[in-house]
Amino acid sequence: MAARLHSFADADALARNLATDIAKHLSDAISARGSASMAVSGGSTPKRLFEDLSAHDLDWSLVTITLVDERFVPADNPRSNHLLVATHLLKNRAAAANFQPLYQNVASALQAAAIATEKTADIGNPFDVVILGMGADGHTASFFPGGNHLARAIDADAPRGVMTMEAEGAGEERLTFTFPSLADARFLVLHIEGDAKKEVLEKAEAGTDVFEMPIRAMLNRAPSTVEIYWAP
Ligand SMILES: O=C1O[C@H](COP(=O)(O)O)[C@@H](O)[C@H](O)[C@H]1O
Repeated sequence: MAARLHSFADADALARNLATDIAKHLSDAISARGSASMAVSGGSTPKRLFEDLSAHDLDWSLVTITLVDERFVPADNPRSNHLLVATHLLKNRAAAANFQPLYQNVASALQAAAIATEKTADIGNPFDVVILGMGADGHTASFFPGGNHLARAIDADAPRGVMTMEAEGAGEERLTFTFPSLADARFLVLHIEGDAKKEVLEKAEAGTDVFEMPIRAMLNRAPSTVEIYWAP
C-alpha cells in the first residue's frame, strides 16, 4: 500500500529508536487486548536491535514471539534463527516472553510447516509487530527469487500460516510465514542497514516484478504501511 522511510545517523541510533517504537506497540497491544504478538527476522542485521529491545520494561510474559522465517535446522545449529533470538532477544527483561519456534523435530519441513501453522494460528491474526529483513537479492522472509513455492507464498490469497521454501540462494530448506500472515501487521517494519541495502531498496522501489525481487510484494501490496528503518 505504502512505505515510509525513517533514517538514522548510525546503526546504534536505529536500534535504539526502533526498539523504543516496538516496545510502545507491544505495550499498546497489551493495554488494548491483554497480550501482544511479534514475528521477527533472522540474519545479521537484528542483533543490536534485539539486545536493546530485550532491556525494555514491559510485561513480556504477555508477549508471544515467533519468527518470520526459519531454516529447517534445530535450534542448536549456528544458522538457526531461533538460536539468534534465544541468544540476543530472549534475555534480560524479555526472558519472560513466550517463544513459538517454526522448526519442529519431525522428518520433513512440510510436516514442520503444518505443525508450526497450527501452533501459531492464535497469535497472528494479525500480528501486532512484524520485523522484516531484506537480502541483497531482494528476498524478505524466505520469499527468495526462484523459490520453488514463491508464487504461492506471496499470493495475496494464500492462507495464513507457515509453508516451505527451497531456493538456490537460500541454503537449507526454509519455513516461512506466507505474505498474508505478515503483510497486515499492526506495525510492519522493514529493518535494513548500510548503503548496499539502500541501493537494493531503491532498485526494488523502481520496479514491479515481484518474482525478480520479492520484497516488492511487501512494498507494493501490503495492506499495512511498510515502515522502513534504515541507517548507513
Ligand atoms: O536469510 C535470511 O536473511 C534475511 C536478511 O538477512 P541479513 O543477514 O542480510 O540481515 C533475513 O531477513 C531472513 O529472516 C533470514 O532468514
